[in-house]
Amino acid sequence: MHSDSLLEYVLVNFRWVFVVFFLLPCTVMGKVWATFEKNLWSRRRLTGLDHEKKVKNIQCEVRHRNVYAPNRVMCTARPSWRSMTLADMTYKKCMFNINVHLDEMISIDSHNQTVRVEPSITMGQLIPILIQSGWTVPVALDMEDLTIGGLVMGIGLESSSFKFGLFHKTCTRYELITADGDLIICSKSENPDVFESIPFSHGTLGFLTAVDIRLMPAKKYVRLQYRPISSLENIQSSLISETLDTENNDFVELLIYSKNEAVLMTGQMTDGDQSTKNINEIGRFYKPWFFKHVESFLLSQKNAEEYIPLQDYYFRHNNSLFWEIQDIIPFGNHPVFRYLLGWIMPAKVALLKLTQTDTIKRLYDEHHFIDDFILPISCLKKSVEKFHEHLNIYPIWVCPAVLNPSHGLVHSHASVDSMYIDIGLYGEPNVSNYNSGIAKDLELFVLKLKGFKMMYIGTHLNMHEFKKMFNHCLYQRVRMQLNCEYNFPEVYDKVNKKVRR
Ligand SMILES: Cc1cc2nc3c(=O)[nH]c(=O)nc-3n(C[C@H](O)[C@H](O)[C@H](O)COP(=O)(O)OP(=O)(O)OC[C@H]3O[C@@H](n4cnc5c(N)ncnc54)[C@H](O)[C@@H]3O)c2cc1C
Ligand SMILES: NC(=O)C1=CN([C@@H]2O[C@H](COP(=O)(O)OP(=O)(O)OC[C@H]3O[C@@H](n4cnc5c(N)ncnc54)[C@H](OP(=O)(O)O)[C@@H]3O)[C@@H](O)[C@H]2O)C=CC1
Ligand SMILES: CC(C)=CCC[C@@H](C)[C@H]1CC[C@@]2(C)C3=C(CC[C@]12C)[C@@]1(C)CC[C@H](O)C(C)(C)[C@@H]1CC3
Repeated sequence: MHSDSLLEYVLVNFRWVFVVFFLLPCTVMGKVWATFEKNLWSRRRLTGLDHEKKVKNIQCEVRHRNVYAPNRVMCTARPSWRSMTLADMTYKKCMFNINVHLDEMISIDSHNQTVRVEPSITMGQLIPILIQSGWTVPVALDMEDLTIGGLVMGIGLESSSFKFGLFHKTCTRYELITADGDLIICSKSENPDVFESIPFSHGTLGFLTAVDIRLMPAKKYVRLQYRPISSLENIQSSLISETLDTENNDFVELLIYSKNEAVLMTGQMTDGDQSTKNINEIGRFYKPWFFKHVESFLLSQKNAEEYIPLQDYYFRHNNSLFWEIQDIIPFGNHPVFRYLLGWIMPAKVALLKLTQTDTIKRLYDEHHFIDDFILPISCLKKSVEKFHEHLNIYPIWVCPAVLNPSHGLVHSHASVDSMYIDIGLYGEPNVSNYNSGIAKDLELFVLKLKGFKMMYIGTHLNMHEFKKMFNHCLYQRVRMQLNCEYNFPEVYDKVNKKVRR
């Protein structure tokens, strides 16, 4: 066998060998390096001045492009392999790349309870700093590598979104560099139209350089209740009633394990007291994958309650990349593996992406389904039945989120706040007639139910359908106002499947 094809064969069939013996050690070395760099070399704390200098450099880059390459529309220079997407963002190759890699926390304003951060800071960097200072954010995302900029410019939601909405709803101010190289501030009172249009605009109105996020006091634990439920009717009605109970619940999440079986989780942030028992530090390296732990309550058919340290709770799906890591390291949840090598998990998504071959990509394309659909909560039963018929993938992640009737791209279709659910389907379809063409049918199904879809995978919808799903009226007006037409692409030109391969 030719040496290239041998390597390909090993990478496809024994990806775990490569991941366990090469990528995991690389990830550890990366972590050691990052700690070393932060602690020894970059002792300086960021001051407002440092941030201003970096912003000026970006403004210069934009103005430089305006003189020397006005024909090429702009996007960020963040390489595709670093981003939390499955496919390559091929549009980056023909656009003018501006380096906006600003990744520090700027300041905490305890009086107004906000934190100002640069956009490339990740959840994994931000949350530990905040928790150490006694704070947290209302919507803390579950994967460490997600960036604040990506969550504002895309969308983000979590198990607290039934109370606080999508991630951007907790942001109070953005700093944006426009196509002309000017720096503008956007908030509810300053440039309110731009403020409303930025979420989901995927960097097509300007470059974010700072974001203010609301803070709330952190507590030590999440008291989490697990409740196994059977039958889709019961699952839907129980979920609806828990999302209405915003007094008692801080977190609501559902994992569906088969067409008629699910575990509903509700949680409260608490400091506990001296009598607090049942503390489960699920973030410890030897602990089972979270979705397997939750499944154990379904198997035993018992309600249960545990106290989980706050940070462990936030990143509960990080170690197992929801359930995607089981396809890469099939024995990753075996106790022997966990005790021996669990401490170097998880593999860095960026490294996994950087080293995936074309064959792996093709195999994922043809035999794997990954997507998130956002639908009105009343459509849960109908949607799960549809997804069961066409995909039959379990577990299914269900996360409720309240949407407001704004003029932004993503909004509630009713004239009042309405409860939606994110339905996440990740895995290998178990139906005999599966083909990747089904993805478009499912998007149309969601469009018909007045739902949305996340764009980290891209979309098969055409421009007309896409505009029906996301309200473009205000967005178009703001694009005119900010002179975006020949300087930034339209959102659709960044998220359609032709440019995400
Ligand atoms: C195998 C490997 C794995 C790695 N894994 C990780 C990882 O998991 N996590 C991690 O954080 N880092 C990782 N790194 C390090 C990472 O590659 C670099 O640290 C990172 O890319 C540096 O980014 P930067 O923003 O400093 O920009 P640069 O690397 O300087 O630039 C990024 C891009 O921007 C373009 N660019 C720069 N300036 C301009 C300009 N003025 N105008 C237009 N375009 C411009 C460049 O052409 C380049 O394409 C890894 C590196 C390697 C080799
Ligand atoms: N729980 C959740 O809610 C999860 C959400 N996601 C999705 O992942 C994505 C976030 O991943 P992440 O890797 O952080 O981000 P990405 O690198 O994927 O960026 C997402 C978009 O935001 C734009 N963007 C990012 N930073 C800036 C900036 N400073 N200025 C202007 N535009 C910017 C990018 O523009 P450009 O194309 O120019 O680079 C890109 O279009 C989101 O789309 C989110 O929906 C994924 C997993 C979980
Ligand atoms: C709204 C929510 C909660 C979304 C969760 C999305 C995750 C399940 C996605 C985000 C990034 C993601 C697409 C990824 C992958 C699986 C699904 C992930 C983790 C994997 C690891 C699958 C294997 C691939 O070869 C590769 C390594 C490129 C990707 C990387 C990104």
